[in-house]
Amino acid sequence: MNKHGKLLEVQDIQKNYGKKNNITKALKGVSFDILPGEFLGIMGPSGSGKTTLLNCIATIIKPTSGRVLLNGKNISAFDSKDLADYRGSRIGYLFQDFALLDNLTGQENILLPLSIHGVDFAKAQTKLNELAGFLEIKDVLDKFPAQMSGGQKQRVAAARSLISDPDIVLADEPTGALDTRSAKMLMNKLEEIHKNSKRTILMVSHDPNATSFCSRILFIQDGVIFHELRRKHDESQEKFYERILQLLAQLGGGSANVL
Ligand SMILES: Nc1ncnc2c1ncn2[C@@H]1O[C@H](COP(=O)(O)OP(=O)(O)OP(=O)(O)O)[C@@H](O)[C@H]1O
Repeated sequence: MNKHGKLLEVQDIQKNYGKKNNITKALKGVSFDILPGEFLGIMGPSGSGKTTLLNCIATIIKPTSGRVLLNGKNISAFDSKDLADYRGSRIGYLFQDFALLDNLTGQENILLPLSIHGVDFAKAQTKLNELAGFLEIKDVLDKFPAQMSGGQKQRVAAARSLISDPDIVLADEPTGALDTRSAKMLMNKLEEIHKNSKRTILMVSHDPNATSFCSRILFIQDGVIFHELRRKHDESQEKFYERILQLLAQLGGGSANVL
């Protein structure tokens, strides 16, 4: 954490895709901070820039301009060693389509980030057992992804994103490919991880059901953040969900117009 107490600082990020005559301005100057232990949601309609933003933070793509700081350090200025550490241990990534390797078992998929970056395996095994118990995936650790349900796959992917004890988990529409029941279970687990382990999570989603589990939500449209909603202390997920729907109705005469 830096001296201002911020874990992540996104400063005036712009991202253009394409060239001269065919430029898409996906992000038009996005700025926000994340405090340690926050569960921040970013909501916006399809094409609003959510994945682009997450990918800039994950260093999957480079912003056209602007900076991202983690613990006060500019991630764009990292050398290759710092960058490998950042990608391998400081951030965990949870994708909509799970991104599990088909020919590896659940356990092998979860431990993969560690085998790439080198770790103490006794410690890793303890952590694996803890996560598998908590995420209710013990019985699929020896199965391959094709033998798992969607919900199980995503909870295996969640374990993989947490195994290296990252400073922040980045989640891109993690419930997008799940049925309602599995989506709710995953979100309950993420909320518990946030509350009990004080884990910082940044999740993008267009789904109010998913973002109602967050502690704060930023709303993005056409590459610009235009609104913020904070969950009140002790406000239930159900109440927060109602407030999100009310806001969406005020903003656009119904969620269909905004999201
Ligand atoms: N590689 C690319 N090349 C050109 N344009 C792109 C590229 N990736 C995204 N875009 C464009 O940038 C804009 C933002 O896309 P982005 O994927 O970030 O939106 P999103 O909010 O995540 O959408 P969705 O919810 O549909 O995933 C869109 O207009 C999209 O068409």
